[in-house]
Amino acid sequence: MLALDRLAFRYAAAARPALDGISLRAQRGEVLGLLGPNGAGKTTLISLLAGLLTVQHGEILVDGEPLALVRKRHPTRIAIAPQEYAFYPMLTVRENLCCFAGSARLTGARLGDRVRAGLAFAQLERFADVRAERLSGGLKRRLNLAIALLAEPELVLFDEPTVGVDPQSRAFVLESIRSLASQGVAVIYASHYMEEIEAIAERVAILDHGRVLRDGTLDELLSEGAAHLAITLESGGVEQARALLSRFGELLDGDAPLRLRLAEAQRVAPVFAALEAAGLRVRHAQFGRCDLEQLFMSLTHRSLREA
Ligand SMILES: Nc1ncnc2c1ncn2[C@@H]1O[C@H](COP(=O)(O)OP(=O)(O)OP(=O)(O)O)[C@@H](O)[C@H]1O
Repeated sequence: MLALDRLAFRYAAAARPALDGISLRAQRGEVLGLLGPNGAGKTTLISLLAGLLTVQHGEILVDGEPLALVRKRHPTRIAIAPQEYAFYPMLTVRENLCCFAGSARLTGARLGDRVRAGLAFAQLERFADVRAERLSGGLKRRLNLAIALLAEPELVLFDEPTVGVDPQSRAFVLESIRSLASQGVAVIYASHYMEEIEAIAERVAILDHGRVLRDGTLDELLSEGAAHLAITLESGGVEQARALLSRFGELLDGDAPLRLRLAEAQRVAPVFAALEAAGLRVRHAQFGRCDLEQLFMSLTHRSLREA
């Protein structure tokens, strides 16, 4: 449905581009997760898709047509649930929904239907007559979500929608977004929480410094790092162990534990045999499929949280 080709963007007076040649695809019925640390370019990308920034280089196509044209013809086909709260604090939940439904050109019975559907979808019925400023962080997020969905968009953009949300509302927001995709909507979900991306995205693009480091299905990305071994030694011998381990794959940064990405088809048993033969005793070892955090670390040598 959505195709981004060689998208680049530089803010005025910025030393380097915020986006630097992004090419990606998003499909209906699928959640595309944009995973990257702060400053990776997620908000810039979402803002370009939402029409809040103007494309400088490259192109964005929706079903083969330029995004600007699609937005002009059908302004409500693409919706955004932004990072910040996007409603009027002094208005009640229902008044906010009616107001935004009106600005999405909904009228009459359809407006009423969509406001009711929004309240139900976000489970906000009980709070319909509460002023938005009095809602908890989680309920405010749900209102953001309900507003974004009023005009039944085909593509919904989420930018860190769970920041400042309690765990229960977080689970609710994630579940709601997944259910949107299963109804056939295309979803783009930007976050620096790899747990969320792993929980809801079918496809993932890992972003850093305005570039896509990897993209693919979640399974493809996770299996990429399948052979990941972390070893803590009993005592000493770290330099000797580093030299030995590097024969079996790529050693990542850090000594405790020593982390090794095994070379393709390299089995793990010979690694332990070699350590034992060298008299190096292992206190703790962890081996298995890596998560997105480990994949990010192996690509950038930084942690998603610290980056
Ligand atoms: N208005 C702006 N003017 C200049 N530079 C900006 C502006 N907004 C963002 N940037 C820079 O562009 C780069 C990408 O920022 P962006 O906000 O898109 O990243 P992000 O992945 O969404 O991170 P965050 O979650 O912190 O918003 C960063 O280097 C940031 O400092």
